Amino acid sequence: MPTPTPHISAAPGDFAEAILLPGDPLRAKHIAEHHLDDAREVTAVRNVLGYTGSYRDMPVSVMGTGMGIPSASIYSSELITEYGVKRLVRVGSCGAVQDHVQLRDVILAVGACTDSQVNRARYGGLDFAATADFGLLRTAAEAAEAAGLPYRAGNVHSSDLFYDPRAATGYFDRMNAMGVLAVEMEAAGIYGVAAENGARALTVLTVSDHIRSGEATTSDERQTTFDDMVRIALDGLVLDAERATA
Ligand SMILES: O=P(O)(O)O[C@H]1O[C@H](CO)[C@@H](O)[C@H]1O
Ligand SMILES: O=c1cc[nH]c(=O)[nH]1
Repeated sequence: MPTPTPHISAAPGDFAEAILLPGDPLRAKHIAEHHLDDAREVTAVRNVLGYTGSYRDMPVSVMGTGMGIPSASIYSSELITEYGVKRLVRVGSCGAVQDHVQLRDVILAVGACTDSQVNRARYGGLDFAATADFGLLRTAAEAAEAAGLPYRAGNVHSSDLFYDPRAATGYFDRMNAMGVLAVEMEAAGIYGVAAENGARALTVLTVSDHIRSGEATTSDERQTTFDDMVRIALDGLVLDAERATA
């Protein structure tokens, strides 16, 4: 497929090999403006904004994925196969499904369960274990510890439905019983796309609301806590790059 693609208007070379992927394109803009140096817009097809700049001298991009596995899969596939992106870190929001997980907690998604069929489609109808790249996971954890930012690490669930009628029949109770920390809508798809194309991926999440208690953060609170998640993601990518060249 030539570049630009049907969904990305950037020229070849416009993206760095490392990228942050929030669902919300305006979060991509916020990250570009507040966390990156010399960020420039490289794509805006459908208002799904993408930027490239640098962080601590490491070239890095940031782009929205939209909501849900189908949308995130289109962008992550094209970024890897057509723009040479090799390291993808989703930075998203999620709903907690464990009582001990609290609003504003940061979660490193070691693995991502899902009700989506996309990874079975890739894996001959069998159950593919959608997992984070261990190197990215480890350096994100180390970056959080170095910055004194607490985090949790474990399974999340990537759901096809946000408004889910299965809530009434134990959908979230089952996640709770199986130790799943939180629910979101993209990680399992991005992990599958990365595996399929030989790239490396991680998902870092901030708890924006609590499925069991009904609590939710305010938009101001989300902004502050999301900045902690972004710092963990960016510092982890820098540490990972340093390891690769050591
Ligand atoms: O905050 P983002 O990254 O969009 O992530 C979460 O928020 C959206 C639902 O409100 C879904 O995309 C879900 O995964
Ligand atoms: O997908 C999501 C994201 C945040 N909160 C939820 O309940 N679900």
